[in-house]
Amino acid sequence: MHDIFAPTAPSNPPVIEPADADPTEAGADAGTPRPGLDEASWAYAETYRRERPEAGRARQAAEEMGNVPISRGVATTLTFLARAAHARSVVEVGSGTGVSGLALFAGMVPEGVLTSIDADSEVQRVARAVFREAGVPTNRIRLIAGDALTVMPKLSDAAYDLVFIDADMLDCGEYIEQAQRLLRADGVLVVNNALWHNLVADPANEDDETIVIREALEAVESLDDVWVPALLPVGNGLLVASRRAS
Ligand SMILES: C[S@@+](CC[C@H](N)C(=O)[O-])C[C@H]1O[C@@H](n2cnc3c(N)ncnc32)[C@H](O)[C@@H]1O
Repeated sequence: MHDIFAPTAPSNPPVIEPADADPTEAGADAGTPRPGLDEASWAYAETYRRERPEAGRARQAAEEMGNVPISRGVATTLTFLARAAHARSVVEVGSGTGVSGLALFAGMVPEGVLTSIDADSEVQRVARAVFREAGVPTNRIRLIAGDALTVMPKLSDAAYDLVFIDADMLDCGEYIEQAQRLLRADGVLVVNNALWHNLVADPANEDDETIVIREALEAVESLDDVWVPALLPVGNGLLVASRRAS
């Protein structure tokens, strides 16, 4: 059956003026707001929701250990997505000190279980303490210390409602392939750092991470029968995608 929602190449793609274009220039509609947000709006959105004190302590520990946690805007978005997906089973790649884990627990159903993988058992020890301090029961926490590409293939097919990826971006293509297998129909993929310090959108940049992320974004966008994706300018860029039924 023809899928009327499947994206088709627009014959006349909309022309969007760059954010720094002068709206008073000839051709621009007088009185039409500029597309795009400025720094102040972006910062306002990032800090829109207050964080719990445990998250602040997890951030402090991350800083002391040289670990980079998700931004506040990403935390808010993760909680929202876990809530909207009624997430009961979640896989996280990159536990860190638990900032993202707290955000996921805040949105998951009360009995939901987080399986969180990190190659660094020291940061996971901090994450475990952070979750305990936040009152998360131990039977909701499954922390696995190890390399993600060794651990993920051992997890069950189509058993998870949400997969969050926040680890080595050079492997993000492989993580996304694993997520495709792990997610149930209508499950949600979330990839942090998807705009990688503004470098993904810079056509002149050809760093290894940038190229790998661009290829991963293109692969997800092109798999119409698998993903319904969106690229959100939150934090350092957040790729979100809903998994279609196979
Ligand atoms: C950006 S930090 C995660 C921060 C965490 N999500 C948070 O918000 O608190 C990335 C983490 O990925 C872990 N990592 C990097 N490469 C990995 C791999 N191949 N397998 C598992 N973990 C990995 C690092 O040890 C690090 O703790």
